Formats: sequence, structure tokens, C-alpha cells
Amino acid sequence: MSILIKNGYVLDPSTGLEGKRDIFIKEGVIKEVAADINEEAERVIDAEGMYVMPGFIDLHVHLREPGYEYKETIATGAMAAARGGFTTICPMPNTNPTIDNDQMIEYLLLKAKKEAGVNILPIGAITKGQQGHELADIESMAKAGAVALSEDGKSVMNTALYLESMKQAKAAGIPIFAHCEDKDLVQGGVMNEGAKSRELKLPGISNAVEDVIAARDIIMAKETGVQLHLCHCSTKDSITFIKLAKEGGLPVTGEVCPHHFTLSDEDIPGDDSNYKMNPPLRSKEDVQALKEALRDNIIDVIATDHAPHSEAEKEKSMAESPFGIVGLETAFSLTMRELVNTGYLTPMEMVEKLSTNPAKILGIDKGSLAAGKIADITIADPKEEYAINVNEFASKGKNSPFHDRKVVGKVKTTIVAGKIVYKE
Ligand SMILES: NC(=O)N[C@@H](CC(=O)O)C(=O)O
Ligand SMILES: [Zn+2]
Ligand SMILES: [Zn+2]
Repeated sequence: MSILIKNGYVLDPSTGLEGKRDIFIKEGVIKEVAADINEEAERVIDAEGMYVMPGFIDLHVHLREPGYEYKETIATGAMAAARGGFTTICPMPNTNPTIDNDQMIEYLLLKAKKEAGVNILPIGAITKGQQGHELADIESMAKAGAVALSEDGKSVMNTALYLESMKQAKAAGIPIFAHCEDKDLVQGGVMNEGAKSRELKLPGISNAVEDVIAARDIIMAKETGVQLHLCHCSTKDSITFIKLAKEGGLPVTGEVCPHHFTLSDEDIPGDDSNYKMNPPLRSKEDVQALKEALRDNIIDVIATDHAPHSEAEKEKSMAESPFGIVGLETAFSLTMRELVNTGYLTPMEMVEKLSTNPAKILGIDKGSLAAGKIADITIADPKEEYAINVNEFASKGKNSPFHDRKVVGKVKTTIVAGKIVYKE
């Protein structure tokens, strides 16, 4: 199959290229990027007025397989990714059973190859069963293809055990993706602690729940030299700590999720669990700090933390429903609306956060539109206005606070290794 993408506005931070170009793809590879290509192609895509970008890479998703197929499967999660412009996604290991050994990594990769149209790069658990007592077999998971380690859903509270895992991760050459939450400080909280939680009479989660572990993890990264990536940063002090770590030359990076830069706790309309996720929506002051951190390159990555749950689970009250919202199919539109159209990020910087930087963190040869690279490409209309409709999601999860929200910027075509996996 050969594809010729004509007249698109190419955004490729890996080469510094920004401007109107054609792209010719053959046998899954980008053959040429130039002003006017006239090769014969089986398929021609008219990309006039469109952004043409290296495929987005999501460092943080939940595919729920095995064990929770009623929430999402590898197949439906992959379709949601393609619809959202993501050509590569990294599923977290909090499945049942947990992804905590080499056979589970192999199983996931095999299933993904058969059932998913996008690239799936799995993350292994840090401890067996994510129980926090005994380390998983880190070296063998890395050998089997785990691209990172994470205890996502919780933190490894035993710092001595965590130290050992960091040493092993460093030896295996893979990063730690840290979910920062002090289990003992949460105390049944379901939303951000503040005026709004008091108004709604719901138990609060303080910023300290995240901050103490974020600080600890950075200290431990300094101790071990492991590559550390902080997941779903939500507080202004997490940002301060990452800034300090970077100034100190540590290999520390951070991610922010679209819901955390779009909404604050003041936007929670009442007892609606589509607004319940971990970490919670924070104060306006925190939201402002996240946007500035994205602008100032303290935060490197936009990741979705796509966390699908069933309707029955999310119909329950804030107190009783599980934490998490879906994000794959709204990330690009929310980023355009909240960060690009407001001047926090240039289009090139947006692509850095959605593709170039995630590829660098994983150390993979992606996130680039240079000739010779595998053709993972996202084409989107930056101007189209539409209202998000959860009923149109390819994901099984409809749990989003953004239903009916007017946004701007829409993914039109997603290409993985030269194959069109999504077309609107
Ligand atoms: N983010 C969430 O609210 N939930 C995630 C777990 C996690 O990312 O911590 C989930 O697995 O549902
Ligand atoms: Zn998490
Ligand atoms: Zn998560």
C-alpha cells in the first residue's frame, strides 16, 4: 500500500520542520517529505488545512485486559486510541491478574499484535500482584518487552523495596512511571480537599497526598540514578519538585492529563462520578501552575490516563464509584482548546508533548516524520468545532465529564505503519 498525503501543514519537532509539505509513504515507511511530490500512490489524502503530525504516543492508558473486559478490551482501547490520533499506547499493569511477569508481557504483546491496530507497549508492575511486598521479576519483564515499570493505581509505600526496584530498573535500562499517592494520607477522600469538598460534604484529598510521594520519588531517583517519570501531576508543588530535579540535572520528567489542565474542583457540578479520578481535579491555582509548567517545559508530556469503567460503576455516587475517566478520544481537542488556542503552547510544542517527548522517554525510534521512519502519522483539522459526544466513543468507557462540551480541533485520519487505522 502506498499513500500520498498532499498539502498538509507538517509539524515535526524532531527535524524542526513546520510548513506545507507532501508526504509519500510506501511499504509502511515514510519515503519522502517535500514541497510537491507527484509519485503514483494507491491512496491520495487531501490534507489541505490539516495538521500532519507524528502519531501521538500515550504513556498512560488502562486497557483492562485481562480481567476487566467489561470495562475495555485491547481491541476497543486500541480503536479509541486510533480515533484519538494515538498510534502508540502504553497500558498500565493494574489488570487481573496483574502484569507482573514476562509471560504476562508476552501474552499482552501477542494479543495486541492480533487484535490492535495501534502499537501497544506494555508497562510491568513493580511488585508481585501490586501488593507492595515482593518485587516482580523486573529483568525478565524488560527482556520480554516491558518499556517501563509502574505500580499505577497506587505507590510502592515501602521505600526500601522501592529503592531496590529502582536499582533493578536502572540495570534493565527502563524508566519508572510513578503514581504519587501516600496511601495512609488519603483517608477515604474522593475529591480535592477545599471549599468545594466542604460544600458538597465529600471527604477531601489534600495536595500533600501527592506531594510527599513526588518529593520522595525524586529523592530516590537521585539516590539511584534511575530514569523517573511522574504520572498525572496535579499539584503546583509537584511541579516545583520536578523543576528542582531538572535544575539539578536529574533524569526526571513529568506528565499532565488533559482533565487536570481543563477543569478545577470548582467545575464539579455535584455528586457526579464522571468528575471523580485519581489524582482529583485540583484548585484553580494548581490548574494555572500545570498550564505554566507545560508552557515552560517543566512538564514534558501530555498523557491521558484513559481509565474506562462501566456505566453501572460510574452511576454510583462519588463516594462509591471507582476513580477514573476516559481520555483517549478527547485529548487532542482539549489540548487545542485549552493550551494552543490560548497561547500556552505553539502547535509544534503541542506535538512535542504528544509525540516527540514520549518517544524520547521510552527511547523508541518514533515521534518523527523524517524520511526512513515508520509511517505512524496523525492528521487533524485544527479549526473544526464540534461538541464531544460520549456515545460516539469507540471506547467501551463513556465515563467522561466532557460530554456536550464544545471543543475545537478534530482528528481525521490515523496511520500506523503505513496503514490507515482510523478515518472519520
Ligand atoms: N486514574 C484513575 O483514577 N484510575 C486509574 C488508576 C490510576 O491511574 O491511578 C484506574 O485504573 O482506573
Ligand atoms: Zn495513577
Ligand atoms: Zn492510570
